[in-house]
Amino acid sequence: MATNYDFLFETSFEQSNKDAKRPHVTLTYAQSLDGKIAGRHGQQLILSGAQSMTATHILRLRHDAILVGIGTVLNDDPRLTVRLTSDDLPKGSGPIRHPQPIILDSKLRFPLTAKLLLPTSPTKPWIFTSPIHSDSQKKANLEALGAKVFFLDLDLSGHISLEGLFSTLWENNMRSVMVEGGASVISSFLKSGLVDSFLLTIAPVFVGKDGVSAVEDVEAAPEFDDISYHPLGRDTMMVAKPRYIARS
Ligand SMILES: NC(=O)C1=CN([C@@H]2O[C@H](COP(=O)(O)OP(=O)(O)OC[C@H]3O[C@@H](n4cnc5c(N)ncnc54)[C@H](O)[C@@H]3O)[C@@H](O)[C@H]2O)C=CC1
Ligand SMILES: Nc1nc(O)c(N)c(N[C@@H]2O[C@H](COP(=O)(O)O)[C@@H](O)[C@H]2O)n1
Repeated sequence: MATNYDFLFETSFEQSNKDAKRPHVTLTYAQSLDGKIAGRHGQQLILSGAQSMTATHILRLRHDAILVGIGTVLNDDPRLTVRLTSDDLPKGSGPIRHPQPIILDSKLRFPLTAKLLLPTSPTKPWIFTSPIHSDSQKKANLEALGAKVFFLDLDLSGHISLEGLFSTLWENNMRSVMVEGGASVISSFLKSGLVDSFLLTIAPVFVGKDGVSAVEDVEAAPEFDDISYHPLGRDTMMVAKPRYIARS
């Protein structure tokens, strides 16, 4: 039976609150049955099977921007492009457009040798860093390779402020952002109250206690509404809308 990806084209990834002046935020990642997103010492794992990987690429296609933390860049050296065939898309779909890669990099550690900076990379990254740790030579070297470096304030935990990030993305015409990870970024977004859509790939494997947990601290995590589950080969994708409970 052919895999049905219609739910990914039928889901809206637009900001419903037009006064919000921030992009629609989709949080999506792949985890094992024991809640791990990577192996020992962060070893990159291919948890998604072929069908759920296609689903991830459809999600990339449907968003203006794709965001990961610098930990993921250093560990995985990702491309963050859309890799689909015309068979994966509804008839009459236009040409493939790649999302704008966004990297949260508080200390400007982004490697000059990253795949995202290769001449073959279709969309060069926007790197968000802090003026406190700015190194003007590193910034110049990154920009010479096509990256754009933005300076933003840090929040109380020493991370890039997500509110500041969203204003800058909005001002630069980014109306939807897909957050892929890794662990620290997933936790920050879950805690932030700023996630509009949550799409989780669950792969039928156990990684074990040495793996990297998707979420360490669930204290500030949301509950969920509008939940649906979609079989994708051997995997399942959960789709839901986070609901944040007011805490005193
Ligand atoms: N299975 C999956 O779907 C995915 C798995 N991964 C895995 O995740 C691991 C990487 O995760 P982490 O080491 O936690 O790195 P990460 O990718 O979450 O980056 C964390 C770093 O981002 C920077 N940062 C700046 N602002 C931040 C903010 N507001 N919130 C959080 N971080 C901010 C900080 O320097 C922080 O150290 C790798 O092992 C990778 O393979 C990554 C993406 C998806
Ligand atoms: N959907 C999904 N399933 C997995 O099993 C994964 N390991 C990931 N990882 C994410 O994809 C990035 C690699 O992207 P490219 O193939 O290089 O474009 C990786 O860095 C994680 O963000 N995702």
